[in-house]
Amino acid sequence: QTVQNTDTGYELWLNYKPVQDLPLKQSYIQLYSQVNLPQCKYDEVIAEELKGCLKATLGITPRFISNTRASIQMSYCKDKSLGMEGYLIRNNNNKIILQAYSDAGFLYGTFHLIRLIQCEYPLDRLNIREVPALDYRQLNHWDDLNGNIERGYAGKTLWKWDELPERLDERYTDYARANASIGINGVVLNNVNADPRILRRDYLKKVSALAHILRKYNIRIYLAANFAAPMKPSSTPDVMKKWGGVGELDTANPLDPNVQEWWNTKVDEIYSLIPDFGGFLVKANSEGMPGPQDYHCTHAEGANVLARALKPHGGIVIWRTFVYNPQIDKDRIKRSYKEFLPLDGKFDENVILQAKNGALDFQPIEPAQPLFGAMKQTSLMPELQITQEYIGQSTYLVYLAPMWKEFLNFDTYCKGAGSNITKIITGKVYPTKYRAMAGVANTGDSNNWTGHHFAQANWFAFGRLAWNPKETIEKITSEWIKSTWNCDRSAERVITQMMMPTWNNYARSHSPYSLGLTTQVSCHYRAGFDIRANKEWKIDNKGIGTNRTFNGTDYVSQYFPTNCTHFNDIKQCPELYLLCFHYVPWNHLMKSGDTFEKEFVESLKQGVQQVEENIQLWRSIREKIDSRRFEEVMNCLLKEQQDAKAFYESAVGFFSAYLPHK
Ligand SMILES: CO[C@H]1[C@H](O)[C@@H](O)[C@H](O)O[C@@H]1C(=O)O
Repeated sequence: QTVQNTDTGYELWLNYKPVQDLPLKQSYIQLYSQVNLPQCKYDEVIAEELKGCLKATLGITPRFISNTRASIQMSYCKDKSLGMEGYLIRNNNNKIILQAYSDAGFLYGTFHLIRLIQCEYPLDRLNIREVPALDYRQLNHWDDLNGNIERGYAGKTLWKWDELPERLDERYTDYARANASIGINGVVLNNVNADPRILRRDYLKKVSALAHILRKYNIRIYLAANFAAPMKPSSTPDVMKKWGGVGELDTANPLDPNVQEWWNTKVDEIYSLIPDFGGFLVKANSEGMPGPQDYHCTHAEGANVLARALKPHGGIVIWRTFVYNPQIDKDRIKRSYKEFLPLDGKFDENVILQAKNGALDFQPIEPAQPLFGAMKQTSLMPELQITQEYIGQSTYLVYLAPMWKEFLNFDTYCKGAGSNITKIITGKVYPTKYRAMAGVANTGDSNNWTGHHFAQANWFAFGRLAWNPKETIEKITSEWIKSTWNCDRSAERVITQMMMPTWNNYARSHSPYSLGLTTQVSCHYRAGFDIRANKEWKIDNKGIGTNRTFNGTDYVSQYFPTNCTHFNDIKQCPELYLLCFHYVPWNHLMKSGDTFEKEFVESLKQGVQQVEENIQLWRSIREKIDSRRFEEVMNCLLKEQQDAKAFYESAVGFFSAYLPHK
């Protein structure tokens, strides 16, 4: 029989449904029926969330009482090491004790209490201690003021600029709830290709209205700032042109006192409207955006002007390292490291640099950006991409958690073996003032938020990994599935089986062995081998790939010795990264004993095989999933199948001209 639709598709993982297991349900009812709330900043939203959850999952309305008889006791404790956001949960003689040192700990602890029910965990031996490993856990929205989302595949922006600040869409609160439930505590509202108008007073008032909602959930707002903002508005309103600002000056030169004054005044104005404003995110001198180099100044000189304006208010500057310039570096992958490493130590203390996980550009697979581990005196935070720009957008089911783990576990060897990215960003290798991570959001106004139901898992996993980069994928995945699909264990196993291999298979079929840039130039979706060949990588009848070794572009030398030696040697280079570092002869012998050609050809097939398997698997649990979501996912899978086939055919058509054995 088909499971009836009872939801709107809007709930995400906060999809509260009746607990099925009756003995467990009884135990939950006993333990969750009376709550002793602390008097804290978040007690209203905590009570609201608990009421909604407990009504739907257990059919009860909890009583909020302020004495020690309550079955859930929330109270402050003196354990300073819990910090601003950590919490403890214990079962003490059949009472649940939630303790925190600071207010936000209760908020996150409450979502944990809720997750225990959603995932049907037993409560008899609770002994939980959670402290986030990173303090700044942020979403970056590439949302334009006209409602479009750059590289967004889930509809238009969630921010209704035309209606703000008067009308507040109910989704703002749900967005905040979802983020709080996975630990996100900062959001950049607008695109890094920043329209300067976001800094105009009328927009700041709209931003302030959003901040009012988000702060109820411990989320701070940040804005992407256009470096040319202090300049006069231009007659050609092109955000990429340095002469279009919202100020009154003729320059944005960071050394000009008027420019510095402009930023100081603007920042004061922002804080008068948004007292807990987080700071600016800046894309400068990158892909046409204005920046300090327009005035022969360095990134540090530019960033520091903004940092000094923010400093008295406790705000920060997040400065992106995503720069490339084929005129200076023919191999664009090298630029970021060359431009930023010499500036290590030159940034003010409230500046964080933000680097994409890889040095090229959010490819399906890339070795880690070599700046990680190399920057020793500047906080460096990873920018991951939740939106699947090069990874099948909102059509393909690709679960990115395994890719992010690969990155987080990447050993830089900066201080010997074991200096992986997780240790670096959590300050375990060098002391770092800011421990932070950002993800480019995949949300939009589509009914299910992310375009594909399964893309919600990437948003969820990003938040959970930003909270704890060491959390196991198994746990994150299982908890997402249970709280999203409300399904039984056997369906959970099937869904896990669907999700887990998707990234690997996508990468193997769409960007085999880290070939990179294989899609068409503007859509980043359909196959573009013919356009990219012998521009982005080399191919001929003898082999394929980019020689980035000592006798090639020498990109390998940006890595610490052990990696450098390994990557430089075709025999030692991890096969996963082979084509990123080497021009590989088709007849090169792989670890398997097969030729590279044979493996490569096999690899290309993995995309179609994956989706065909997923269609079967999804069909097998039709009875376990509500019919609307079942159909919606099935439609995506069928579209994915079509597109994966087209991609494959295009690949085969292209490569057959070069492969020795056709
Ligand atoms: C926001 O612009 C994006 C651009 O759309 C994207 O194609 C490229 O990957 O990266 C840019 C960036 O990260 O700045």
